[in-house]
Formats: sequence, C-alpha cells, structure tokens
Amino acid sequence: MVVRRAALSDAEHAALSARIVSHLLAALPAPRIVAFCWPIKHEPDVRGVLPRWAESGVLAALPVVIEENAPLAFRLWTPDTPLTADRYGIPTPVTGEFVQPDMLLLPLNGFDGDGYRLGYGGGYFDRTLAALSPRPLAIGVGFETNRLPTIRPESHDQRLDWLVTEAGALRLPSA
Ligand SMILES: Nc1nc2c(c(=O)[nH]1)N(C=O)[C@@H](CNc1ccc(C(=O)N[C@@H](CCC(=O)O)C(=O)O)cc1)CN2
Ligand SMILES: Nc1ncnc2c1ncn2[C@@H]1O[C@H](COP(=O)(O)OP(=O)(O)OP(=O)(O)O)[C@@H](O)[C@H]1O
Repeated sequence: MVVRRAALSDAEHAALSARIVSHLLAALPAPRIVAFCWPIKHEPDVRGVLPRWAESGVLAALPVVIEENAPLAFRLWTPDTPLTADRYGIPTPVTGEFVQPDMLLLPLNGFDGDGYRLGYGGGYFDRTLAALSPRPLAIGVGFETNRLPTIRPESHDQRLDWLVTEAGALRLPSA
C-alpha cells in the first residue's frame, strides 16, 4: 500500500492532499482539539486544515508513542513546536502540554468501504480509540489508490467515523 501511493508524483500527491483538505473543511464540524499525523512515507498531507481551523480557535496536537503496545499520548503542537525523530523516525514533539483530542485525523495505508483501516501494524490507533473516553471522532484520510474490497478486519479493529479521500467525505453509520 505504501509503495502504491509512493508512485504518485509530488504534484499529484500535493493535488490529492489539497482535495482531501477541502473535503475535510467542507464536511466536518470544527473540533476543539484536532490530532493530526506528521506525514511520513507519502501519507496524505492534511496540515493545510490547521491554519484554517486555527482561525476559529481550534488547537492542534500530535501523537506521541510513550511505549509499545500502549495507547498513544498527544501533545499540543504549534508551528513553533520543535520536533524530534521518535523510535520510528517520526517527527514528534518532546515538549508541550499533554491533551485529549476530540478529533483524530488518521492516515490510511489501506482502507475499505466499511471504514476499516490498515496502519503500520503497531495497533496504536486501535488501542488509543479503545482507551479514550469520550471517544474522539476518528477521521481516516487516504488516497483512493489504497482502497481495498475489505481489509478483513479483526475484532480489535476500530471502525472510522468518516472516510475522507480525494473523491469526497463519507460519514459511516455508527456501530
Ligand atoms: N505519520 C504518522 N505518525 C504516526 C502514526 C502514523 O500512522 N503515521 N501512527 C499510527 O498509529 C503512530 C505510530 N505508529 C507506528 C506503528 C508501527 C510502526 C512500525 O512498526 N514501523 C516499522 C516499519 C513498518 C512498515 O513500514 O511497514 C519500523 O519502523 O521498523 C511505526 C509507527 C503515531 N504516529
Ligand atoms: N485495544 C487493543 N488492546 C490490545 N491489543 C490491541 C488492541 N488493538 C490492537 N491490538 C493489537 O495490536 C496489533 C496490531 O494491530 P493492527 O495490525 O490492526 O495495527 P494497525 O492499526 O495497522 O497499526 P497503527 O494504528 O499503529 O498504524 C493487533 O494484532 C492486536 O494484537
């Protein structure tokens, strides 16, 4: 799935990411604190929503891997926040207040029309969604090239609330 999206040219990647950003802004209610992912390995780059939402007071946060096989934590992020590569090489804040986001923007390596997601196999987002109360709104952001007929979800897989690709934003029926 990562190789498939890596085949997008830089210009295509930027154009598809920009379409995802427009769909997010048009379809979703502005959250209080949105967690996003610093894009790695050709993930969709949805950072464009942040300055737009910031105008209405929305705060941004990044995930922090505290330990393996445990839920993620989240730290507030601003454009001035220094980022340091974590154990996986992902740029991560090492300072800043720990917060509880009410919306998560989750990059999709693979996904299906039922709203299930393939990540990198760490189980971090599934554990995080299972642990957070209240559960944040889970928004998958991906490219149509990574759509699959089914990811063959297992019992631990958390279903997304929204699926947003360059083709549009789809609200999934709640479980
Ligand atoms: N940009 C980004 N940040 C994120 C996530 C994400 O999906 N994307 N995560 C979402 O939960 C968390 C990190 N999840 C991860 C889970 C497993 C591995 C991992 O095992 N990496 C292997 C390579 C795996 C592969 O490429 O197939 C490694 O580094 O050796 C890395 C990150 C938090 N931050
Ligand atoms: N709520 C949970 N409690 C305990 N173990 C869990 C939970 N959620 C997932 N796991 C474990 O994590 C493993 C990896 O999950 P999965 O393959 O779905 O990861 P992923 O969603 O691709 O990863 P990531 O979200 O980190 O990108 C699963 O095999 C499962 O054993």
